[in-house]
Amino acid sequence: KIYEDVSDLPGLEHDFIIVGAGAAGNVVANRLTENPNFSALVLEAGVSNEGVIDAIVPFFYANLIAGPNIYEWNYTTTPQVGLNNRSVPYSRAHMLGGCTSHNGMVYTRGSAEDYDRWADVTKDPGWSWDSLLPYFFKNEKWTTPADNHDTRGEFNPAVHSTHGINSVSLSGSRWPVFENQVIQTTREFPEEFPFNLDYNSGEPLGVGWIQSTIGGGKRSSSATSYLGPQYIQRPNLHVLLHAQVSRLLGPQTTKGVVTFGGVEFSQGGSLFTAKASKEIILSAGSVGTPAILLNSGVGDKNALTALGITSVLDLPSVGQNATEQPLTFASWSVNSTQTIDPIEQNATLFDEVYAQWNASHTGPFTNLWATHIAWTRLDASSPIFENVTDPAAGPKTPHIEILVGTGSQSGDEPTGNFISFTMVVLTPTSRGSITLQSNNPFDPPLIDPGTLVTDFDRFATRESIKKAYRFVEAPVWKDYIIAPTVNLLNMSTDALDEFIRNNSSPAAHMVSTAAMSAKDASYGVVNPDLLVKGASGLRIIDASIIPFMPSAHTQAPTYVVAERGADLIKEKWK
Ligand SMILES: Cc1cc2nc3c(=O)[nH]c(=O)nc-3n(C[C@H](O)[C@H](O)[C@H](O)COP(=O)(O)OP(=O)(O)OC[C@H]3O[C@@H](n4cnc5c(N)ncnc54)[C@H](O)[C@@H]3O)c2cc1C
Repeated sequence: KIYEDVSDLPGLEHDFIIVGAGAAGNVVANRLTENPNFSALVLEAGVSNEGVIDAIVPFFYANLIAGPNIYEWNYTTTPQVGLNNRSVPYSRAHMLGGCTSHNGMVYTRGSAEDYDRWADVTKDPGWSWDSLLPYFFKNEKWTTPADNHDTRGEFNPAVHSTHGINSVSLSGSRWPVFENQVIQTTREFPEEFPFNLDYNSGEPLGVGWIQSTIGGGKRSSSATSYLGPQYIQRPNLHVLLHAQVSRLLGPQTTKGVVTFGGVEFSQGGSLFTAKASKEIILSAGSVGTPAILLNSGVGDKNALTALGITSVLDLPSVGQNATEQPLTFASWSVNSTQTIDPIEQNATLFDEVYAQWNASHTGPFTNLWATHIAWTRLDASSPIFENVTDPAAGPKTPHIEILVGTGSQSGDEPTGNFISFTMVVLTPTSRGSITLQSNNPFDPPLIDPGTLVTDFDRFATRESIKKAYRFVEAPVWKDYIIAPTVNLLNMSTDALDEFIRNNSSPAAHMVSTAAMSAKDASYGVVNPDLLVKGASGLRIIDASIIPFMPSAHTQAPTYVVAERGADLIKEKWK
C-alpha cells in the first residue's frame, strides 16, 4: 500500500527498510515482498506520480524537467570548469518511481563488454553480460507498439523477453519520410553507419530503431510497473511518501564492523526512526545515496571531521568517482513537412493530437522525438589515443551515441521544419563528486558531475559533432536538408570548443558515487554482493554502485543491478 502520512503506517519496524522508490528501490521492494514472510517499508522523499499527466504521456516528458517544480529536487551543479564555469540544473526526480517517472524513456543496455568489465573489476562473474541477461529478461516486458505496426526487421526477438515487468516497445507512431532517410543512410554509408537490427543484443555498434520504456502508449516507470496494482496490494509491501531520510542512526562497532540501529527520516517537519530487523537498503540514487552515507559519518574521515560530522566508517570513495556523460545537440532545417514541428507550432493541431492520445493512447504523443540511435566509435587512429588509453570496455563498445529524430531542438521554433540530433559521449574520462556543504542533512549536497574536464571528453564531443554532420552527408539527405541551424562544421577547433562549453550539459546519467569493487580492493564502497564494506546489515542497490559507466543510458543498467541485488538478498535470508 502507498501511504502519505506516517501515522497511517502499520509500524516502523520491518524486515527491510528501503530508502528511495526509484528505478532500483521499487524493484527491490517488489522482489523481496514476493516472499510473504518478508515485510518491506520503502521511504520516499517525493510525491505521488498518480495522475501526473507529464509523467504519463511520453511526448510530454520534457515538461517535468523544464524548470523548478514539485516533482524535482531542483538541484544545481557546482560551477563546471568544462562548461565555462556555468552552474547548470541537475535533474533528479522527487516522486514515486524516481527518475523513471520523468526520464527520456530511452531503453539501452550497453555492450556485453561493459558488463564483462564489471565482472572483471569485481572478480564476480555474476556481473558478466551472460550472467545478467536473465535479469534483463526479468525486468523487460517486450510490448507491441501503440500503432500495432509490423515490427519485423526492427528488432531481434531472441534478445528480448515478454515475461518481465517493465514495458519496452518500439515507437508507436511513425515518421516514414524521415525514417527512410535514416535507413537509407545505413545503406549509403554501410562502413561508418551500418544497420543494427537490435542495439540491445550486447553488440550495439551501428544504427538501430529506438526502444523505449513505453507500453500501451504510456510511460512505463518503476512505479507503474513494479508497484502496479497486482503488487501494491500485498499486505507486506508498504511505501511511505513525503519521507526524506536524513541519516542512519545508532552506529555500533563490533570487531571493526559497523551496524546501524535505524534510519532517521523527516515528514511534515517532525523526525521519525524506522528500524530494519534484517537489512537497510539504500536506493536513493547516485546523488541521494552518497549524501545519506556522508551525513551518517560514512565517508572520508578527514572531510567529515572538517564539517563537524563524527566519522563512523572511513570510506574515502563515498561520493567520489562520479561519472557522467556530456551531451550536445545539432539541428538542421529541412525540406519536409513530415516532422513533429507543425504539431508544436499549431495549437489546433496540438489539441487534435492530444485528443487522439486521450481517446486511444495512440498517435505522435506515444513517442519521444527520436526514431533511431546511431552508436559509433572514435577512429582507432585518433590522435587522442597517443596519450589516452581507450576508456571503452572493448572494441565492440561505442564511444559516441547519436540520437536522431524530427523536430527543432528547442521545440519552440515558431515556423519551419527541423531534424535534431543529440550526441552523447558514452565513455567519459572526467570524474566529479558528491560532497556535503554543511553538517545539516537537509541542505542539498554539492553536485559536481565533472562535465568536460578532460581532453578526451572534449575531443570526443568535437568528434561526436563531426560524426553527426557526417551522417547527414549521405547522398540521401541532399535535397532534404536546407541548412544547419548553427553551422558547427565551419568552426575552428577553438570556436567549436567555446560552443561546446556554452551549450553542452550533463546527461543526468550519473553513476559510481558508491562504486562496487572486489572484496579485497583498497577502494570502493560496496562489495560485489552490494553490502557496504566494513558494515553489516547495510546494502546499496542503485546506480551509485555501478563500477564503470556502461555505454548506455542508465535505467536498464540500474534495473538489472536491482534485479540481481534483490536475488542476492533473498539468497542470504532464505
Ligand atoms: C532528466 C533525466 C532523463 C533521463 N533519461 C533517461 C533515459 O532516457 N533512459 C535511461 O535509461 N535513463 C535515463 N535517465 C537516467 C535514469 O533514469 C537513472 O539512471 C535511474 O533512474 C537511476 O535509478 P536509481 O534507482 O539509482 O535512482 P532514482 O531513479 O533517481 O531514484 C532515487 C529515489 O530516491 C529518492 N530519494 C533520494 N534521496 C532520498 C532521501 N534522502 N530520502 C528518501 N528518498 C530519497 C528520490 O526521490 C528518488 O525517488 C534519465 C535521468 C534523468 C534525471
